[in-house]
Amino acid sequence: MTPGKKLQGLVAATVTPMTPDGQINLSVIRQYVDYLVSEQNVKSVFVNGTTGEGLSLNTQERQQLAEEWVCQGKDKLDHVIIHVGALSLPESQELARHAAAIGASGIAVIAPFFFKPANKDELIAFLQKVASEAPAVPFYYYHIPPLTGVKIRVEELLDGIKEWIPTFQGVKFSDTDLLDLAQCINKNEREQFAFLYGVDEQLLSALAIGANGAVGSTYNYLGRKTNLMLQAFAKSDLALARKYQFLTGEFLSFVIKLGFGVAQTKAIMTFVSGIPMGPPRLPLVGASEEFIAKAQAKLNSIVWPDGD
Ligand SMILES: CC(=O)N[C@@H]([C@@H](O)[C@H](O)[C@H](O)CO)[C@@H](O)CC(=O)C(=O)O
Repeated sequence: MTPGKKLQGLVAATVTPMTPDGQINLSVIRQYVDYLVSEQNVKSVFVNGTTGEGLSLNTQERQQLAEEWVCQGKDKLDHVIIHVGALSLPESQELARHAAAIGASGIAVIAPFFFKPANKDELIAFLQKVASEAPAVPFYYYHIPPLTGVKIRVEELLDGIKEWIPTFQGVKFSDTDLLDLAQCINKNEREQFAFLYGVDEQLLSALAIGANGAVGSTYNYLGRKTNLMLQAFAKSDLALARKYQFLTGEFLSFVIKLGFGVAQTKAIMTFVSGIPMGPPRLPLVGASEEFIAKAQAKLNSIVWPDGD
């Protein structure tokens, strides 16, 4: 791992491998790390987030996963970011202390979403209490209003945030409100925050307004293709970048119509990588055989600009 290196480029929001009977399966994480690096050219991970079913795991499971990712990623990955958000503040603080102790590259926190913060001050108070438990670890706010229902604008949240959270480094922005993202980027140029976009099907639009990279589920299996999009964008070859975005969009729009979420991501990742990711945990239920067959056929039918 590379301490001090800015978080940018693609970050895979990892799934949590599980055994057929629903226990976390740490034994495949080494293979998972190797697969991301060698097959997808993805060298950063976001662990225990939405895709990782972090909020469906208990504290011990979250800590074991964090440890395994940090251990296996130590000499191979650039960043291992651990999501430590929870509904309970002490639980989130415990996870933050643990992430610091094991040497995670960063921590991220989602807004509590049962009793919700009513305004910016309440949200910052919660985030601050977690961040202060890991005073030497870069801190990221994880904004995902479609799932949390917490719609406090990030532009507002960032105003003066360093006074409260000196370790604040950036935002994982999983929302379609690109005006909010644009204002965040525009107003925080001096701060050098990282803005990582989390709606994979719209990443190119976020890059155009200055996002530094992305955290998402599809970079587990479309990381190599999306990296080619990032390269085309960096070379100002917008026509090529669009082709990649349109094709990932074509796949996602196809699977979204069939019903797409974490369970389906686990199934896709299993057939693409060959690593058994197992079932999701209830209340999520596994992808159907029909979904798997259709998704596999669709993915195989796509002709990418690099000829694959
Ligand atoms: C709602 C949701 O799960 N969003 C995903 C996206 O990567 C999403 O799967 C993708 O854009 C396809 O819609 C990520 O933003 C979630 C994420 O990064 C995480 O697992 O923490």
